[in-house]
Amino acid sequence: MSLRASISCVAPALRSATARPSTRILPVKHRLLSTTPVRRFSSEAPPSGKKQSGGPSVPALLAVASLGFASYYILVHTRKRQDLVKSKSATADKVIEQKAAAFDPKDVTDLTFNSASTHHLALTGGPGAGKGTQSEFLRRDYGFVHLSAGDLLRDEQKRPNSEYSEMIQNCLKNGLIVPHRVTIALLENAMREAVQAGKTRFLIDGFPRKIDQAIEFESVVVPSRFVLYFECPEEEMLKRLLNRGKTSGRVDDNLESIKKRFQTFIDTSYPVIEAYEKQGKVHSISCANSPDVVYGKVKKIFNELFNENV
Ligand SMILES: Nc1ncnc2c1ncn2[C@@H]1O[C@H](COP(=O)(O)OP(=O)(O)OP(=O)(O)O)[C@@H](O)[C@H]1O
Ligand SMILES: O=c1ccn([C@@H]2O[C@H](COP(=O)(O)O)[C@@H](O)[C@H]2O)c(=O)[nH]1
Repeated sequence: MSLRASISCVAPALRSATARPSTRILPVKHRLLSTTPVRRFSSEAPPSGKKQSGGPSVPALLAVASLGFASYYILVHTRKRQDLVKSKSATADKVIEQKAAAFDPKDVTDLTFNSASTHHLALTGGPGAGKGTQSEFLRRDYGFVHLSAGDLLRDEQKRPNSEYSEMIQNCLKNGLIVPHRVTIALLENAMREAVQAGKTRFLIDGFPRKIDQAIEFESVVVPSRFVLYFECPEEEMLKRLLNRGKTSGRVDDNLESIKKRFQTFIDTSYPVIEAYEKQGKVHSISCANSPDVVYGKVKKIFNELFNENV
């Protein structure tokens, strides 16, 4: 399936997730008000013996009553809808929480890729920890296909006519996580192409970053073999990112975006590492050394894992 085809499969869900709340009731209300004839009512008693002309007529009273009823109905209905939306999202959060607690996709049968022949390793760590740098070494020495979720999103953002361009740009700038279906569709497409070319070892850099991504990817695409977590002090990552920002041209390599990315890492991405830790899949490596020293530690783990001696 092409990128567009694959992405458009997820479009309805995305569109409904990003749709603004309906404002349909507002114009109707205004129409009711503007089409009601203007009448002036007086509290004085009508002159006796004369035909009553200025007092409220039955249709006018009916119009006022129905206006009152309509306003009341709209108020109650809107409140009910708001409550429903709130309770629906609370339920969705609960479901994600429950799934996260039982996050062990052993009984998955319908994967896109065969988990026995496809090895997927996840590379995680804070922004600027050195994931991309180490991935490049691993690609060179172990024949991994290196897929960076951030790079795929940046490519999609720049793709002419991408309907997700603006949304991705906004997420990148603000360090927010792009809705998982978009990122997973991009990863899945890239993996499919590589599998067709006979590749089976995947290094997925900077993903998963949110628990919903992890659940979806593991249960639909392929489970991860293990997760390499690059630990790095925040001040070191900040220094590296600001330095990279001098030449990278990335919209998020600036102080304001970096702060937001750090916060997202703490609030949203670190819990994913904790979830994998419970499964015994995480290998942590300290990154506060030169790239070569860090790679020495990475190689030790990979040589053991793949029984190789690179
Ligand atoms: N061990 C290291 N010591 C010093 N600088 C490093 C080290 N590893 C990477 N760098 C430099 O730090 C910057 C960030 O590295 P890299 O792009 O590999 O990080 P990343 O974790 O992939 O970042 P991001 O998540 O933002 O894409 C780069 O300029 C890179 O050259
Ligand atoms: O799964 C993902 C991965 C990344 N993003 C967004 O991309 C930027 C940059 O990612 P890098 O890995 O640092 O290149 C990240 O801050 C997110 O905004 C994402 O949404 N989902």
